[in-house]
Amino acid sequence: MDKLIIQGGTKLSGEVLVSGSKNAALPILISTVLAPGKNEISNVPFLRDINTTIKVLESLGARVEGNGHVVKVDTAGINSHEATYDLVKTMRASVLVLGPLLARFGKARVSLPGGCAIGARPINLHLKGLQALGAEIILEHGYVAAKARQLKGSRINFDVSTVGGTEHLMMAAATAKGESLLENAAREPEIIDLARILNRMGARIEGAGTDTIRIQGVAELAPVSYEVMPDRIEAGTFMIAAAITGGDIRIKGMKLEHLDALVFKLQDAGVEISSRDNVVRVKGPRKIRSVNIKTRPYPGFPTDMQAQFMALMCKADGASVISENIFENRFMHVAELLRFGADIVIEGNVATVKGVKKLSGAPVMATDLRASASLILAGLTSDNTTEVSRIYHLDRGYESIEKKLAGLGANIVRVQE
Ligand SMILES: CC(=O)N[C@H]1[C@@H](OP(=O)(O)OP(=O)(O)OC[C@H]2O[C@@H](n3ccc(=O)[nH]c3=O)[C@H](O)[C@@H]2O)O[C@H](CO)[C@@H](O)[C@@H]1O
Ligand SMILES: C=C(OP(=O)(O)O)C(=O)O
Repeated sequence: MDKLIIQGGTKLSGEVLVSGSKNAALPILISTVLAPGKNEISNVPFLRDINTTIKVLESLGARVEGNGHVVKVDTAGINSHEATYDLVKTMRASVLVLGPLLARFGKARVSLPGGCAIGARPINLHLKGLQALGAEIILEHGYVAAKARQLKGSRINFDVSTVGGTEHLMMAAATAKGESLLENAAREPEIIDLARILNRMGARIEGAGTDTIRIQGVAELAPVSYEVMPDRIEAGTFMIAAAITGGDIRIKGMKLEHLDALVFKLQDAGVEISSRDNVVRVKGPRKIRSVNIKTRPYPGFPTDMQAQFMALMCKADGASVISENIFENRFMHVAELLRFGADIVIEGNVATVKGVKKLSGAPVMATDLRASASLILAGLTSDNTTEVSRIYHLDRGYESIEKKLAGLGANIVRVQE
């Protein structure tokens, strides 16, 4: 197993390029199931989760050719309607194949994803939505078996804002008969990206990015070429890397408008952010001011940036209150941040972080994807050496993060344990 060794203390400088979005690429690759034939998806990040998605598609009978960041998926020959536990357990987004398989073949059998480190993460709203579209759903032996001769448009009102649920239902409704209305839909930019590729395939989806999405079902979708949007969470992580090291970096290929909530909070903390010709410059302050955050569905502060922001607040002047409102168990980085000498107290879903003058490098263990990023950030600003183990979590969602950080001057290497 690999681990990362970080010698902290370098102010980051220089330029870094953001990769394609993991959270957009996963449903986009899965959406090709709906469009039989040769699809070409570009700006796909090199990640373990992408490999898992490719394996899921291949296991269904699709032919996938990866050429750098361009992935060609020929879905004409799909002949299996089942995604097994082995594949779904390693990446919960693979459960999104259920709707497209059902829509195209009238049947599907997909493993339930189960709980994961950051929370229980049920898919009840996905299933309720599919039932509203006319699917018959049975849960058996840890699998969801679904069938429907023809999905029918329906009005679906989500109890809570769900990104995966909205994406799943948007795909399933694209070829349902008649009109569907998704109310209290999630508004994340990745949902707009998915709607865009579906529309390019011939779907008729309006309102993605708002809380009401209207879908006029069409008879069939056709294969396309499509470029995935940039990864806003990777970009946000680099912004915090600049801030926490008091560095001055330029980030290329990101969309600053996807990160408004983070940008406002970073500016409150004293970070200077400017944008010119699609390059975002981020300059860390000499003294970081403490800021409170509450995670919320988009356009609120993203839960996927909470751990990284907490690392920043560990070095702030004053106390910061961080409320996690999306996932019930997304404070696992706290125990590890304490090992750097951070001062954090958790009460329920609220963490109070009192900034300390310095963090001190330590051996730490990554517990989930964004937690791993927060430990790297803490390591970059700590005295001495930090060793981050279990970085396979990191490889799920950050493309070559140690190389990109080293390119900004960080002293970070990957070694085999
Ligand atoms: C691959 C991908 O895009 N992952 C993102 C997606 O995850 P994901 O789509 O799994 O997250 P959701 O938006 O669905 O979850 C939001 C909340 O709704 C709850 N819920 C969800 C579905 C459901 O059927 N029932 C239910 O109760 C969840 O437990 C959670 O409390 O959005 C999350 C929230 O922005 C991000 O952290 C993840 O990075
Ligand atoms: C939690 C995340 O991903 P996933 O939904 O794939 O677990 C994430 O991207 O931070």
